[in-house]
Amino acid sequence: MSVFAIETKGLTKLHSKNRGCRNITLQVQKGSVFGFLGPNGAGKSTFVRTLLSLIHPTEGEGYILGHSIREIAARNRVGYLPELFRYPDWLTGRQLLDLHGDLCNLSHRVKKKRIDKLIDRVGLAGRGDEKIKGYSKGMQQRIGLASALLSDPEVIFLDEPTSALDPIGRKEVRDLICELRDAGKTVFLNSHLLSEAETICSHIGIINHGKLIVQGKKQDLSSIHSQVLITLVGKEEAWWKSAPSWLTHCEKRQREGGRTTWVVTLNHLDNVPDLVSYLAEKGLAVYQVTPQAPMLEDIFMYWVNRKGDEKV
Ligand SMILES: Nc1ncnc2c1ncn2[C@@H]1O[C@H](COP(=O)(O)OP(=O)(O)OP(=O)(O)O)[C@@H](O)[C@H]1O
Repeated sequence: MSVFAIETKGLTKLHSKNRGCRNITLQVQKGSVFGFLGPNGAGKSTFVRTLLSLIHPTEGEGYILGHSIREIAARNRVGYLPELFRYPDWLTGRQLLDLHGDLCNLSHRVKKKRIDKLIDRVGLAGRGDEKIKGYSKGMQQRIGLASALLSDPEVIFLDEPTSALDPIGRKEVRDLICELRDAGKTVFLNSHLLSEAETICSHIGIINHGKLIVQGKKQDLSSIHSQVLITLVGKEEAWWKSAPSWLTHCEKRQREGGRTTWVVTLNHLDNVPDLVSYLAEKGLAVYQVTPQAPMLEDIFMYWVNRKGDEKV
């Protein structure tokens, strides 16, 4: 039996002009929260829709809970919240869930119990009997989330699940994802909101221009490079341009009272003395050098700006 909830081998879906996702080989462990991150248009939704057989692969294979995505069995224990959700707005929230419950073959008793619980859980208590027509965008996304969870799926695909939600709603969805994880479910989260993925994802895959650039445990991706925060005073014009290859990335953070703070990515923390000597040679006064654990945003920028298809 497969240890992976999701596995793909060279999965490719090309739309016109060769846009989409190509040659994606990844594994998602059961019980993990996998953040699939990438800029707009990177191919995240295309990948998920291909996995769910909403569109057909151009090439390659995919498996959900050990079943090929070409078989219906692959979709038996799956929940999905699409990015562009749109529900029949003449139904009430409860009627929509009722309909989905029937499509999932739930018994009347189980359906009623789950619907009551989910309406409450997604923050729609007291609004379930109103027509979707009168729901705000955020409320529609909430009812979509309830619908994705109705069949009590093992694997849940959430495509930008908080795009229409306010900060409170975002926190509620984060908590819900953690609950699902604690209940042993696998969550595949498509997102370009890195703060969302930062706190909840155990594993990360980064996609750009349709290609998977890197995948792995979040902490492994964090330790692949070493970042330091440096504060400098002096003539700074493009000081990094002639830096040796151990300096891989550099970004200005803030300027205050004649001092500028930069985030510098080094090959290794052993390069800190080299960095200080180099800055001194350039006539820059170093006021602070602080090694720091990179935020997900730094990891993301590092991989998206880097060339090659490495894996950790
Ligand atoms: N049905 C389609 N026909 C033609 N091109 C498409 C189609 N769907 C997506 N694309 C193109 O494929 C690329 C990937 O789109 P996709 O929606 O998968 O990206 P995404 O990473 O989910 O983006 P976002 O974060 O903006 O939602 C884009 O260039 C997009 O224009």
